[in-house]
Amino acid sequence: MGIPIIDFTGLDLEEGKPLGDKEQSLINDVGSQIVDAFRTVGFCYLKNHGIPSALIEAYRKTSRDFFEQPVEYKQKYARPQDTNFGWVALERERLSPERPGDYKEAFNFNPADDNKSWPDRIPEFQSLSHELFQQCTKLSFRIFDALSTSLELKERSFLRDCHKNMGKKSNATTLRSLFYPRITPDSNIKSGQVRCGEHSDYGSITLLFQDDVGGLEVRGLDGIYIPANPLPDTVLINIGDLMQRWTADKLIATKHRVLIPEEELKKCQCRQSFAFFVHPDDDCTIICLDGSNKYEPITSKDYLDYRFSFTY
Ligand SMILES: O=C(O)CCC(=O)C(=O)O
Ligand SMILES: [Fe+2]
Repeated sequence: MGIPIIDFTGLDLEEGKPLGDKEQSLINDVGSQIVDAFRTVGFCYLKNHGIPSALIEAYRKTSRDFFEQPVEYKQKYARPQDTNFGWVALERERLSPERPGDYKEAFNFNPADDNKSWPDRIPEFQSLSHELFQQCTKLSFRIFDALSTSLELKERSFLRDCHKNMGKKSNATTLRSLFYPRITPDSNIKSGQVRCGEHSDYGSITLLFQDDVGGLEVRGLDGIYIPANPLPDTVLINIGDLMQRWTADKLIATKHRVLIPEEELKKCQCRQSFAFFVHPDDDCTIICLDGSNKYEPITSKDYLDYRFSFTY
């Protein structure tokens, strides 16, 4: 089964406003398409998602200007362990414990941690990061409204309300710009090393914006990885482990990865993507939504701390 493309046109329903019949049937329909995707392949593409492509392109270009700076410069903006702001060096993370460090760099951003200095050579980085964070927050809320509806939660705003502090100190949601350098003979790729090791995401949902280089693969139910090819003007969405736990395994946090390309032509291209990792508010208690108590209640913060302890 491939990854479905879901049209999000018309799904910008005002918070708290009672829905007319037409709106209700639209949100039911789109919500059930999303839930079907998350029960099976675990990923879907959203088109007509409303985030301006000019913003996405500007953020991509600006991030790239940063990543192309010398290592000594980027080092000045390295992310301290206890914040969600700054540069993550090549091979610093290993998303699959069986592999060497990922051949990637990243820059993390959470508006609540914006009290550090920004790279002075990259003038628009700060304002574009804020703007994209805000746009992704808005889209996430719209996705949550459709999900809450389709999962038949008490209120349409149920999931939205659990994420009300996105962008504030008490919520771990992060915008992350990823950069996968070109591979040359000097890269000294280690045995088993990849751009991004097999993993599932940690939080509730992830929005992923790819460039046109490709390379992302998603594990199907049969265990075979299939390409999640870049489609223009779409955003890929998937769920993380916390949402799988919350839904008592009704929705699946699918494993995915980015290998080193085999063709020489692809190897010499760098790749960029950005991920918006959405987490519930720190103090939100994750109790199985179906009342099954399949998993013990845990706060969002405790769950994330536990998951992160394996990555670094
Ligand atoms: O770069 C990509 O396409 C995927 C990145 C990813 O899955 C992650 O960072 O969690
Ligand atoms: Fe991921």
